[in-house]
Amino acid sequence: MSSMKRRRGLRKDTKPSSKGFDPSASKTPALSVLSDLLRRRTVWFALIILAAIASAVYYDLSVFHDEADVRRPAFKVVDLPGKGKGVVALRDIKQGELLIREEPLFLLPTQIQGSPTATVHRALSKLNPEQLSIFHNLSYIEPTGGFNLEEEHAHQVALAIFQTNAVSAGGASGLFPQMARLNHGCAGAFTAVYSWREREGVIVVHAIKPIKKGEEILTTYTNTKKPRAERRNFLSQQYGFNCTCAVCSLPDALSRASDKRLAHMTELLEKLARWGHANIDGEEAIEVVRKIWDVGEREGYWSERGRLAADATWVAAGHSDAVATGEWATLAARWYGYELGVDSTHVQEMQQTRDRPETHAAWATRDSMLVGGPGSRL
Ligand SMILES: C[S@@+](CC[C@H](N)C(=O)[O-])C[C@H]1O[C@@H](n2cnc3c(N)ncnc32)[C@H](O)[C@@H]1O
Repeated sequence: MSSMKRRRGLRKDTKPSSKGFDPSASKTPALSVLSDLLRRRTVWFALIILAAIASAVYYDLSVFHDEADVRRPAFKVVDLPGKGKGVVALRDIKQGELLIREEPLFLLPTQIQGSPTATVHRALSKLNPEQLSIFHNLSYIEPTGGFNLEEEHAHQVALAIFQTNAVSAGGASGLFPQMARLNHGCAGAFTAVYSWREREGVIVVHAIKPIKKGEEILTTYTNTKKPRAERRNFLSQQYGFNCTCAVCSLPDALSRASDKRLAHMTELLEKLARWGHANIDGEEAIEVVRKIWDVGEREGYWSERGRLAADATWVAAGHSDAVATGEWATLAARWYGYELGVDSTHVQEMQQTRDRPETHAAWATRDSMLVGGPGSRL
């Protein structure tokens, strides 16, 4: 109590007088030393240097901050109305960012010989209790027609879990519990793509578009270049849900326009394949690639651009157009980097072609021709 009184008294004493505030009158010895220093040019010079160092350190820290951002968890698994669980971004995610890298709980051959329930049961018998609990926590849809009353129910549920969640992993099907929580989106609605790395024995999932904090991260379960009705039918039969993603929820007229663009992309891809049989020439093939890119842009369909640019690289190399080969390979490396990872073999191959176009496997397999590069637009 008494010390509070003392502080109040002190504040009163240092208040400016009603005659006006004289800064020098209230200056402490330390402040007067400082004001003397500020009058010297060398001190100003030192201050400018210090400010430059501080801004460099700030810049450096902001770079670290970006890296630290990438190290912060990118997503969490949450309950989503009507979808069971799903994956939501905890922060802004950059295009090309690695979201998941995981080994399978187990792999099974794509074509199972004998009883599928017994095969899944055998695979489960090799898991430890923690892995088993992870497996049994995954969602499943009951097969159409329900479970078979003659087989053990638990075994059928295990098979249903596998069928609902497994994805293709090279020549096999694998169960990857983290990525299994990703829900589906069609065409322009999915933002993440998974790819199997045979040599490493892992699946990697990359963000193919920038994803905003709070947004649900979606992958795709099917070839979403099919029309809405066909996509919905497939998803309902195989995965037991009625797709209401941003593309499937478009009003009818816009949905028809989207279906048209997707069908056009498929036609153009078929046309591009005709270059392989020499039914179209290099220049035309490159024009087709540009058109596919443009339609994809209008549809928001950014997946497979690495492969598309790699196809154009193949055409340009076939016709010995070194400049175009290098440019398409650069573009392919960039988009493969987003979709498959900058450390993927696809990126490495395209970087090698970019640096030495004549090493490409298709080099000079066709007549020489200037086919043209991607230009600044792509
Ligand atoms: C691989 S799991 C995805 C994660 C799952 N939602 C969960 O709770 O674990 C596939 C199942 O998720 C649900 N699902 C996936 N995408 C969906 C979507 N767009 N709308 C509604 N349900 C969806 C379906 O039940 C589907 O069978």
